Amino acid sequence: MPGLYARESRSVSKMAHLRFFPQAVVGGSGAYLTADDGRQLLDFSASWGAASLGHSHPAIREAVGRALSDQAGASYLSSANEACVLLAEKLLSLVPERARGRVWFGHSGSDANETVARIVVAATGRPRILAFHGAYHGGTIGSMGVSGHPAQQGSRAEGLTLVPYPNSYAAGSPEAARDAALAHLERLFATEVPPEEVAAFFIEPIQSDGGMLVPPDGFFKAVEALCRRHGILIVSDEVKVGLGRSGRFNAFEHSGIEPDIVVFGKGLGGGLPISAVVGPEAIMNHSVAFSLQTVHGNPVCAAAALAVLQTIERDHLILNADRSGKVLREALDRLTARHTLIGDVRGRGLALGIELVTDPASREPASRQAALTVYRAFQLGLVLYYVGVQSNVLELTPPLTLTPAEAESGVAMLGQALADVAAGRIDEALLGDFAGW
Ligand SMILES: Cc1ncc(COP(=O)(O)O)c(/C=N/[C@@H]2CCCCNC2=O)c1O
Repeated sequence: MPGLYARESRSVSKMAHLRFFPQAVVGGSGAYLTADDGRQLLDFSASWGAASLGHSHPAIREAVGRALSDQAGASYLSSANEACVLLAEKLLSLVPERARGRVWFGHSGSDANETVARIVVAATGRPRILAFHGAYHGGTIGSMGVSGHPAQQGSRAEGLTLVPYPNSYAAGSPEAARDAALAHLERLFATEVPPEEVAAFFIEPIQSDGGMLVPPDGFFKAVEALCRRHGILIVSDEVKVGLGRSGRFNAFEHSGIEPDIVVFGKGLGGGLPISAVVGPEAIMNHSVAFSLQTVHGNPVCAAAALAVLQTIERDHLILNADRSGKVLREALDRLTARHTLIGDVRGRGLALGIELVTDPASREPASRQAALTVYRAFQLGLVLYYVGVQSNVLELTPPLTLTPAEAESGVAMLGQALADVAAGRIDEALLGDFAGW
């Protein structure tokens, strides 16, 4: 095992470990990480989507340097600061009219979703929350409480009801998936859950950790109509697939809906910790001192986020996500023709998932093969991880700056990894210390 990784095991807790192979990095630039053994690793994960502009982006370096050269404190709890005001004004301009009220800043998608879960109940007086099976809204008690991912080690909130997310691959068609999921919701409101008791419905416009599930056409439009009919707030969790990654600024735009509350995180800070909740004033100003941590609204992280949004606009990174996403998708479709392990390729823009199955007919999850594939890819110089409620969906969330050439290079390495796994050339003992999810 490389030196730095071994040293880490003698000093750093494993509580945050979600490890798939002995990745240890000492630097990075653009879409590449520098491993501690000197290898250049093409990063198809971008640290689970957080490094939205890749690594060491000059716009972020410059913004952070400037913010630190004349630091306006470290928090917005008891002082306004210019960076947060500018960022809030920018985010308000990027959400639908319904959500264009006020902005709350946090550190992570978790604390943002936890805050939303608390404030919607407090502000509406409704005790229930809806969310999807397989949803990952965070790793804190309150955000896990409104999640539905089976890998999470925490309890669900008392007022939470989970419903099926439409899975077109499993159902055999988008239409079958959509109709079954909508019928379930209608039945739920008619028999178990009084809709007038539901404060909010947490949705992922593409369900990422649950398996990069793309909602069928018309599904969220029908959900929106149902929520409007019963006065249920729609919360779009854009933490992983938002900010241009899907090929639209907000991923919910693909479904043609207008959520009431929009949650940003991960890529918002370009690798620095900042999240945001954007919602109606009546909700967002319901209480003061309701959700706060000391360095929330940190002006340095807010400056980084402003630089991210400006760079996404200036460098047309939404268009790049669409174009490089198409190159990536086409290369993966060519790979599908050569590898029976690949059951499905899905996603939008640079949010893609590759479901691995032991048999295309049965669609049996190939979880072990997924673990071996990402390990082999790492050996070949490509970083990607897997998601899915069965841990069998390779997740591709590369930097929004990914070039077509980098896309092709990564897929070539992935193809080699799949071939090596399919041929039984990878020793399963390698997975010993790497439990993944
Ligand atoms: C749609 C969505 N919403 C909220 C979150 C929580 O964000 P944080 O991990 O920044 O608290 C996440 C985080 N997702 C996990 C983070 C843990 C490692 C597994 N992969 C993820 O992307 C998310 O995907």
